[in-house]
Amino acid sequence: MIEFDHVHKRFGEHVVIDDLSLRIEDGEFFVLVGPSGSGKSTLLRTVNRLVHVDAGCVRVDGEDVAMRDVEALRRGIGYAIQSVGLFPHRTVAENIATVPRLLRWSEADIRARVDELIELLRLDEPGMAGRYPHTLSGGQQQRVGVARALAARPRIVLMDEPFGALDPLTRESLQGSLKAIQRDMGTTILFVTHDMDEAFGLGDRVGLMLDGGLVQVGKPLELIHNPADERVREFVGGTRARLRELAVRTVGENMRRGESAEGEPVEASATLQEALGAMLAQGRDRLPVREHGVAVGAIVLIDLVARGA
Ligand SMILES: Nc1ncnc2c1ncn2[C@@H]1O[C@H](COP(=O)(O)OP(=O)(O)OP(=O)(O)O)[C@@H](O)[C@H]1O
Repeated sequence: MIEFDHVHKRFGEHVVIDDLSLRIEDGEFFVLVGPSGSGKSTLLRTVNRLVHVDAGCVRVDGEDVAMRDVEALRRGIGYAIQSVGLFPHRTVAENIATVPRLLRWSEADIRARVDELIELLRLDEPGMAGRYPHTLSGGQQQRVGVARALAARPRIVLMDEPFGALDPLTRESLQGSLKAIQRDMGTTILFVTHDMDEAFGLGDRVGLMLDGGLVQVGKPLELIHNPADERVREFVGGTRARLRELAVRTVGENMRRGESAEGEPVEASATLQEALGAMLAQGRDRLPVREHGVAVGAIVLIDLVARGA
């Protein structure tokens, strides 16, 4: 659990975080979203004490981080940032193994964990473990950065635009991997982005930050349906909010169970946005839905259009 309790931070005269309180539960994927300069990174960095608060308190598992030994605190919290920060003279395997090595894991455990992460993050090109960062693509480097942050199975991971500067396809695939890993491991993730689609796609809850304060905290659909004020409505996307909603809702919860349809099936776990894409690609206004390999119903275009109207 991460708690921000009336946190204040200023740089000189500039108030960057203004009396902010927030509680992030164990196993939650929490996304801080907001425009550049709103204070997201600063807030995230108070958790691993890269930034010291001027007033208030940040607690991890109930303990004030200011009271913790800073090295031990950071070893227990994964941290991934956009610029990646891989060690250039260490191989992929050595980079990933950084924290397990500090924690004095056995060589066999380290090797097994590195192999596991290389597979989980789909870094499994031949010889990947022995390669150096400069021989990797930007997307591969970011995967290694994420693998390194997850290596010692930290219960808490801080991620600051870890998928920035990636092409949309790579980004989407990494988001999917991260969400699956987070669910499997029950990791608590605090993730910073200025991309609303990324925030809504990943977050169990999203906090919209403006000028050093949280304007609204809630589930993605709560921000779409009940924006706290005009600023939230505008940030969530006004008319584009409906499209965002399609990216958050799944086929399974919107299909007509038991009905049938012609065409290539879509998975019940797919988003409505993916279903819409499949309908457009196939030129059909209804498609069969499959779950665990079995046809379970149909998804119908008119239901998507009517939703939220
Ligand atoms: N070390 C520092 N010294 C002085 N000012 C700082 C420092 N770090 C951050 N700031 C200022 O604090 C404000 C908030 O910065 P922060 O990086 O937290 O915003 P952000 O919401 O994460 O933005 P971005 O999305 O651009 O990273 C900015 O005006 C920034 O210039």
